[in-house]
Amino acid sequence: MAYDALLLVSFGGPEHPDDVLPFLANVTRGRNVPPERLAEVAQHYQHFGGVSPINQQCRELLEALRAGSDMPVYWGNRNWHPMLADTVAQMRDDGVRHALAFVTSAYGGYSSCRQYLEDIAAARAAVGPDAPVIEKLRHFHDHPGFVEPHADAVRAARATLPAGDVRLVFTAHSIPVSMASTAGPDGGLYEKQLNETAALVASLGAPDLPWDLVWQSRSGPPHVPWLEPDVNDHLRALADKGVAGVVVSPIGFVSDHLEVIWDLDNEAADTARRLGMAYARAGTPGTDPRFVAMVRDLVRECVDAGTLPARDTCHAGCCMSKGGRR
Ligand SMILES: CC1=C(CCC(=O)O)c2cc3nc(cc4[nH]c(cc5[nH]c(cc1n2)c(C)c5CCC(=O)O)c(CCC(=O)O)c4C)C(CCC(=O)O)=C3C
Ligand SMILES: [Fe+2]
Repeated sequence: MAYDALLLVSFGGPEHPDDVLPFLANVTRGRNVPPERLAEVAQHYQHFGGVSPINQQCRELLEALRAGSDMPVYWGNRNWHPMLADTVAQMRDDGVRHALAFVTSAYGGYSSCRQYLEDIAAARAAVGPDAPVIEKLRHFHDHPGFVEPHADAVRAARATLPAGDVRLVFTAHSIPVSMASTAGPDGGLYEKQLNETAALVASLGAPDLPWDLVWQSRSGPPHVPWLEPDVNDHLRALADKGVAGVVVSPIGFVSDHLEVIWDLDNEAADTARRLGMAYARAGTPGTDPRFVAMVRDLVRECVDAGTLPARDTCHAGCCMSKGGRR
């Protein structure tokens, strides 16, 4: 069956102060997130007037994808409107039979891959037997269309720092250690892919700088272990070693959404300021033409073959552990 549509799938975010709590309820339903953490994160959103930038970033990506596409391009989110189930219903009404899905997350793992697959399956189930078939495009962590914009952003951020002992610090969303250990068919895939991306971005963007991969935006109850070190602790350790400046590159993400602008531009920047360290945050791909062209390439590869390349199909049992429940 030929592919007849592209579906952009993202996390979703609130766009009004009244959206914040229901959005957070959707994100954390069935997950083990303490109420104190939720109240804190609600404040992060309210700090920006209850508006996450992520939906607008998706609209811009959607526009860019539509501009060069000969198939219809739809957009649905996991946690906030436009909700996936509504979009999949619209696709069915429009006669779509077999769509490809581009998910705004580059890596393997439960939160970054499997949960999107589950949400697509749930949306299809809600729509019923005539819902289109939807196949998710591959992880793109090592694709030049993702790596090169990150590398250019590292170069640009570094150029704003005074000369001196500078260090490159890559960040990604922390996840429970138990989730990390079951990522991919053999475990550890999330960290493995992030290390690959970090090495690629560093080699293109700042080959002379030492780099580290650390974690941000930890959630969950304090007694459950998550990937460490946290970026703020890492900055303190670097300052102790006499490092004068840092370039922080959030390779875990595709756009400057709320966890980037709050946890990095606000919290980590503040930590660096208090440590007397120069700080520059590198941008994310967003709607960089190379990133948009990458999505087109991934789609074309499947359209030409009439199928998803076999190596790109997720193993039925991989990334199943949701972690964080002990
Ligand atoms: C791996 C990963 C990515 C990267 C892959 C991807 O991009 O999908 C990601 C992205 C994002 N996470 C986001 C927001 C949130 N994540 C939360 C909670 C959690 N994230 C987790 C993991 C990840 N999250 C986990 C293991 C939890 C604990 C609960 C659970 O086990 O599921 C919570 C609840 C409050 C809190 O506890 O922080 C919020 C509000 C937004 C939107 C930002 C905006 O609005 O602009 C984005 C893009
Ligand atoms: Fe998250």
